[in-house]
Amino acid sequence: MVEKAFSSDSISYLTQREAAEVDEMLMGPTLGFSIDQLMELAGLSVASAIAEVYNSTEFKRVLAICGPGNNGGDGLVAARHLHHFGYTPSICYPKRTQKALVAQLDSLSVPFVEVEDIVGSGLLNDFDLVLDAMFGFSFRGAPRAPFDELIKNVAFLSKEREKSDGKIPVVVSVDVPSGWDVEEGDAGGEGIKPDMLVSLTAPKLCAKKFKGVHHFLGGRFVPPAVAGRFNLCLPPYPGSAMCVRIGKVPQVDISALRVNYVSPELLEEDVEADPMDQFQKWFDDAVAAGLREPNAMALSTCGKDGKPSSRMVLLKGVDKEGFVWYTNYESRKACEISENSNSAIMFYWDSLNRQVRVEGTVEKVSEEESLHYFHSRPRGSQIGALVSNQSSVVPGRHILSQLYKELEEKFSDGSLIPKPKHWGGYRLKPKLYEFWQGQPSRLHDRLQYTPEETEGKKGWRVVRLAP
Ligand SMILES: NC(=O)C1=CN([C@@H]2O[C@H](COP(=O)(O)OP(=O)(O)OC[C@H]3O[C@@H](n4cnc5c(N)ncnc54)[C@H](OP(=O)(O)O)[C@@H]3O)[C@@H](O)[C@H]2O)[C@@H](O)CC1
Ligand SMILES: Cc1cc2nc3c(=O)[nH]c(=O)nc-3n(C[C@H](O)[C@H](O)[C@H](O)COP(=O)(O)O)c2cc1C
Ligand SMILES: Cc1ncc(COP(=O)(O)O)c(C=O)c1O
Ligand SMILES: [K+]
Repeated sequence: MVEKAFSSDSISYLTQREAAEVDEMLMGPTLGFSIDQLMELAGLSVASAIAEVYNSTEFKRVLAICGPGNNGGDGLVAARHLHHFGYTPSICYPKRTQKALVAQLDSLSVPFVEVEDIVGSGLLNDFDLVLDAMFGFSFRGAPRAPFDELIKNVAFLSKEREKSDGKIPVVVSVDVPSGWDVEEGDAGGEGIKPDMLVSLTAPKLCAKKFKGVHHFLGGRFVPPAVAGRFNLCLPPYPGSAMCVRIGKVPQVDISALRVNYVSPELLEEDVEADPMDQFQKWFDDAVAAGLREPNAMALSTCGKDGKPSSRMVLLKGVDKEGFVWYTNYESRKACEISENSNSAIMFYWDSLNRQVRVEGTVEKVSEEESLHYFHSRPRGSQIGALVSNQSSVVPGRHILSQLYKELEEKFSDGSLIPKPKHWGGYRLKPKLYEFWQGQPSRLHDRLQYTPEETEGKKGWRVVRLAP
């Protein structure tokens, strides 16, 4: 079920005093949280929120500037998790109170940099993301050295961003933008203007003045006793997430959405002679990369009217003969295939910057093959296939639900659900393959395979296509 959007107007905000009281209650005798526990979860939330918005390819070089208190501790923990997530963090930690966290980062060879190294252009040129973990809810008055300079330098980044289109590191603040009054916000208007704020436990009053694009909540450890006592109204965390977005989803300029692909080169001498072996290799990579549905592919068909149509289907088998998927033999795609067997399938493996195109002719698989696969499916999906006259018009969802219920009842004894005659598999026999690997500046690698016969021996010719 899709959860109702949480209205950002109903979120509660904490005063500085309440924030400290929440802290005391969490760590008091009844709940007994240790600061290490809370800090670990807070830091993990921050790292998760960053990973949700800023990917580790484009925003690899992270600088965590950590203050002397627990906000700084959150920054150190977040940096450690970011390291494990594939980022390359560096740390600026002028007052090193958290010895264990420092040792853990040392053990991962995460470098510590001096204040002098990052004031000035260092901050601008050497990093993609600056994590502001200098001060949290216990900050008061004017920042003392060396944090005064550090805050000025981070604030400078926001000013630069307003002026230029160039690559300026993004700024992510932990709990409270450092130097801001915890309740009033950026009083003088000259402070840090973070692009992202990760409020912990519950947002502090100053978060109302946050103007950046990404506001997240982290610290998924607030028990009902704390929420009740402080009247906390907070959005639910989805699934097993460590963070949740608060406030509006940012409006994006679609025309400006682009990723600069960075990948290992795909060279003629590195690919398999048989494109099916190459496909298998890339498919294994897609599985290893943890993609959710590496077998999802776009299938394009074109009937005799010459008007192509596309839809996603799931690859359910692949061998020397071709690519197999299952569907309804009376669907639109089936009609088009019956009129014209020339079809194309396409895989896009987002996080690998890879696309595979395959073109060929389509045939039905044997009835035995379809039967065998049909009965391997969950019983619910088998009933689903009986219910759905795929691609026909249905007066309303209730019709499907009603029929499903009836059939569920009918087969509740566990008896065999007969495969409908009109349900089965197709196999695309490839005549052309193209393997595409995204590269910087749109100079991608494209290797195309077409069949060729040399001295009576069947093989494949590989050519490189211009990107
Ligand atoms: N549920 C929770 O509550 C959780 C809270 N968590 C995190 O803890 C954060 C709060 O941590 P915190 O209380 O240690 O305070 P924090 O803001 O890091 O700074 C204190 C240090 O700053 C110093 N300092 C102060 N003013 C200064 C100034 N003007 N100029 C210079 N220095 C100044 C001050 O020095 P002092 O004044 O004491 O000499 C002290 O050393 C909170 O925001 C969240 O991130 C999570 O980890 C877990 C769950
Ligand atoms: C990820 C994904 C996988 C799908 N897999 C299949 C599939 O394997 N078989 C199928 O019949 N429909 C599948 N569908 C539904 C089809 O995209 C499509 O809606 C349906 O087959 C009807 O298409 P048609 O009217 O062009 O025949 C899938 C949809 C998605 C989004
Ligand atoms: C209508 C339909 N049929 C068949 C499939 C194939 O998947 P499976 O056989 O795993 O149920 C899908 C997958 O989304 C589908 O939506
Ligand atoms: K901060």
